[in-house]
Amino acid sequence: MENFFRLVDHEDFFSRRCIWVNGPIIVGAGPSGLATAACLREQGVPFMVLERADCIASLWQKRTYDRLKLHLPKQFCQLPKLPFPEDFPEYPTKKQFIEYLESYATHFQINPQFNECVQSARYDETSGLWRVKSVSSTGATRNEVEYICRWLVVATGENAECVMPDIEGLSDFKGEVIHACDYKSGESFRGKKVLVVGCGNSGMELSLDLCNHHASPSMVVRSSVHVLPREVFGKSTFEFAVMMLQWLPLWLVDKIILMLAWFVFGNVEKLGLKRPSTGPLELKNTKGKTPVLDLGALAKIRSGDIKVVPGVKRFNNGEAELVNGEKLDVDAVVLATGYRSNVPYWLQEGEFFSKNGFPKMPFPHGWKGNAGLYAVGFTKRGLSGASSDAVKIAQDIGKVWKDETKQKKQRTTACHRRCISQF
Ligand SMILES: Cc1cc2nc3c(=O)[nH]c(=O)nc-3n(C[C@H](O)[C@H](O)[C@H](O)COP(=O)(O)OP(=O)(O)OC[C@H]3O[C@@H](n4cnc5c(N)ncnc54)[C@H](O)[C@@H]3O)c2cc1C
Ligand SMILES: NC(=O)C1=CN([C@@H]2O[C@H](COP(=O)(O)OP(=O)(O)OC[C@H]3O[C@@H](n4cnc5c(N)ncnc54)[C@H](OP(=O)(O)O)[C@@H]3O)[C@@H](O)[C@H]2O)C=CC1
Ligand SMILES: O=C(O)C(=O)Cc1c[nH]c2ccccc12
Repeated sequence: MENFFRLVDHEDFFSRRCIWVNGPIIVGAGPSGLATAACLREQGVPFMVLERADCIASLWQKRTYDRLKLHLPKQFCQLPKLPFPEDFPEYPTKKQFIEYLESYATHFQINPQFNECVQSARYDETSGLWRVKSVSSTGATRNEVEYICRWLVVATGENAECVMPDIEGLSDFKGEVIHACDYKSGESFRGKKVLVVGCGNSGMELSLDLCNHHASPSMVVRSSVHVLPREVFGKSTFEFAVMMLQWLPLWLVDKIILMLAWFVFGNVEKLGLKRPSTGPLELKNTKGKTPVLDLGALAKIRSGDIKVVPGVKRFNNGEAELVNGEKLDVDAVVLATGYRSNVPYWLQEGEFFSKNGFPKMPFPHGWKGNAGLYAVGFTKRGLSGASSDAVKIAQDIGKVWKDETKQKKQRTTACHRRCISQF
């Protein structure tokens, strides 16, 4: 009797949790997932989007600070098939960008399954299908679901998890310690001495925001950083670089950009901002390290409002001991230490993705793997790279989908004719 119940329970369990998805599964409803979904919609291919958060673009909605704006001009940040509204400024605010993404999802009728965190995905050779396990959580209930599909689109992003540095004594630090993804505004740090660890775009902008809210930031520069003016002679530096790249090799464009930066800023190494030996665009392309586009932090560094300090050796209660032996009194720590991909935690595959969670092949080749596997938004080229991937993926799947639909229709028509002719 006991065994009988177990058996029934078991069967019931499986029949409830296995779901066949007609068309691709897209993991992640950020800009990359939405762009792919929109392009698939245009191709007439059905899809399902699984998102661990309870909203679209959760990075933008939940894990970014208030003063954030897109830092590339708008034409490099819009997604395929639907441009930004005409009245958007050159650098849309975070609020405007989110509004755009919401209207994008509505326009293309993209309705992700929210609160679905994908735990594992593997290709089943026998059936030639992907098995995607996810935990859906609403309130206190957690359900395991297994989706089965033919195509899997990885759209979980380059910024899926926060990088938390392993610095001695940090866990015992007596003050507040937050990652940049939980920083909203400098309001709550007024009058405090804040150590900002990291000098990428986040570290620079949070330091500036802290200054603007009358806190005293010290920013850790442990190695080197490229700081570029966002604009030169009233034109976006990025746009200028893109234009030059049509005619000139990357190394030369890098040299020109650095000359312009020198012309605008002078020698920033004097301020403690050592430049990497590799040029800014080459470093972005090869290592994914984004140059800082300055929005005012440099002026604050020059005026001494933001202090630049070398690496942290250890924390002792309320004190940070630096690698040069200097000791800093610190009230709070903001870890602007970056992000990483989470693909290695859930995707059971080792041919297309490398151990660091990025496709092995660099842009423009890293969008298509084997057996119906795709990656969108891992190009180290921000939103424009994601858009370019999305278009290619949808065309690739769309072609197979249309061919097969045509064949199916032909078979049905042929069968229909045979049936009729038999009468
Ligand atoms: C602060 C900040 C500012 C930026 N500004 C710019 C900019 O101005 N211009 C630019 O081009 N780029 C910018 N970027 C780069 C950024 O990568 C892109 O803007 C964009 O968000 C990338 O979109 P995505 O969809 O690939 O990744 P994300 O926006 O990170 O979306 C991925 C989604 O996948 C979900 N997810 C992750 N793991 C799972 C899982 N296991 N199961 C289910 N769902 C999952 C996440 O919850 C998330 O919603 C910025 C990044 C940051 C951090
Ligand atoms: N639209 C916008 O305005 C903004 C865009 N962004 C984008 O978001 C992405 C992430 O940027 P960001 O969050 O700045 O991350 P980044 O990866 O660009 O920078 C991380 C920084 O943290 C430093 N770091 C890491 N670990 C340690 C440690 N243990 N001790 C000291 N320093 C450490 C790194 O130094 P090292 O180089 O030595 O490793 C680096 O300076 C980028 O693509 C960026 O362009 C971010 C903010 C604003
Ligand atoms: O802000 C980001 O994370 C981006 O990836 C945007 C971006 C893509 N390519 C660049 C080159 C220089 C500066 C920013 C970017």
